[in-house]
Amino acid sequence: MRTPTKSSKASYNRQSAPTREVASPKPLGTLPRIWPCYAATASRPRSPGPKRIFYGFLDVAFTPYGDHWRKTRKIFVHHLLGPRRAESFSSARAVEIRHLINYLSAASPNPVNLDDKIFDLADGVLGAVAFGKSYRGKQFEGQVLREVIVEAMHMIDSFSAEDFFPNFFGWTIDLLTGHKARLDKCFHKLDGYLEMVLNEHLDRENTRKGDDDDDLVDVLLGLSNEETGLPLSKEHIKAIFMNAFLGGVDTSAIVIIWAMSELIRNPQTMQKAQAEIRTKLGAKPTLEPDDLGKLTFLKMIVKETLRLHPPVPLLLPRETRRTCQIRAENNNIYNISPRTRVLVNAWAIGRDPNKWNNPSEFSPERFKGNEVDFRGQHFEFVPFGGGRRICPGISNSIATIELTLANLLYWFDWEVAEGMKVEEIGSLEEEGGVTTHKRTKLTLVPINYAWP
Ligand code: HEM
Repeated sequence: MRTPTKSSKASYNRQSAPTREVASPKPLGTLPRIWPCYAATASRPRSPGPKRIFYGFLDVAFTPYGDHWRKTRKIFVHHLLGPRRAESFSSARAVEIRHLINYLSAASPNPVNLDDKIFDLADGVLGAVAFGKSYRGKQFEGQVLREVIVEAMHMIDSFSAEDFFPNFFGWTIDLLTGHKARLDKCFHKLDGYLEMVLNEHLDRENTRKGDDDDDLVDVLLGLSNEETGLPLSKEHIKAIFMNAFLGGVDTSAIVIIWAMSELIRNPQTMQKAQAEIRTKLGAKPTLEPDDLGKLTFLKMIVKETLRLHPPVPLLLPRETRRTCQIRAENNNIYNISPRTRVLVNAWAIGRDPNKWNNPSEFSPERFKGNEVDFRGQHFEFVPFGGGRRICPGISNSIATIELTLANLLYWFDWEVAEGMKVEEIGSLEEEGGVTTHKRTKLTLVPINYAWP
């Protein structure tokens, strides 16, 4: 097995590209496959309609328009992901995992839809810390949380004529194609939820106990424009909620679901993971975060899942500030013009046959004795991105993913429901846009584990 090393990282490094004649840039469409990056020149103007809230998610917080993203990143890192919140996240995680385990234990040995339950768990953890209340996916009447998130991600990523023709012409096309109606529906659903969270906080503003009681919403409401350097309107605040909600719930849930899908397809790997957890931890009433340090194989499973199924496959879009160069697979170097939108294909990077042996195979053992990890230092494995915009939620999400998986494998054995096939349940078909979900539902049977 080939082990990616630091030297392989150098081959992605622009600085280390061999000095050679620079190929003249070709128009997009006639380019050979530029790997691992590809560039698109289309730049989306902001549209005024309901899509604004989605642009709130993308533009206000993430993309380098002005320097808003830097400021909102700071708010995020300081007020939601800083050390002050670590304790709150840890106790919210414990509560939500206990709730899930109790539910599964009562449901055993009947089939359960694990997808929805995992989304509810991730929502419960984030909601408790950021929004002051754990809704566990019940905030959208008549629709499950997972469906709302998948639809929102689809809308963010879908083609809208109004984006390119921000006038009556674009608006009419979107009306005729049905895109506008779909967008409006999705927008009102999410906006209604964010508005409700905001209003609940405004209502209890006078009864709040003080700083220790504050969640992210309280903090944002209390920040003045001078402190943030941002004109923090209600809309901005909702856009930041949206970041927390979509960035924090969807991604962690996706990884847990893909990991369980891969394990159900690879029963020997699942048994090996269960044996590790049960042998190393022995019989105990609850699993503690400190226990995770002992679970080396579980950590390899999480890495392998992130390699094959990075939840944000194209990371977040970047825009070039000046002309820069990208080296393609064939060693040609291409000039990329300033103000070009560049997408980094983390999905393809994780499956590059030049860096990974049998790249499509789920083989957690490949990480044994291998220093490659996802914290932005190894460019052959970038599920959380890298550089200045690397995901600030890495430690938080890894803690949720590892502890949830450890519990699922410790307390239960897992089977496919009668009449169903492993290939259907564990199907690796993907769907989605900014984030990639598993297309088929993961319906499994939990069997309470009886200690000998
Ligand atoms: C497995 C879970 C997660 C994955 C795979 C993931 C992945 C990513 C990726 C790929 C980016 C873009 C980085 C880039 O383009 O270089 C990103 C950005 C971001 N993520 Fe995560 N993320 C996860 C969990 C979380 C959580 C739990 C939170 C917060 C609660 C979070 C908050 C953010 C924020 C605020 C940004 C924007 C950073 C910026 O633009 O400066 N993420 N994430």
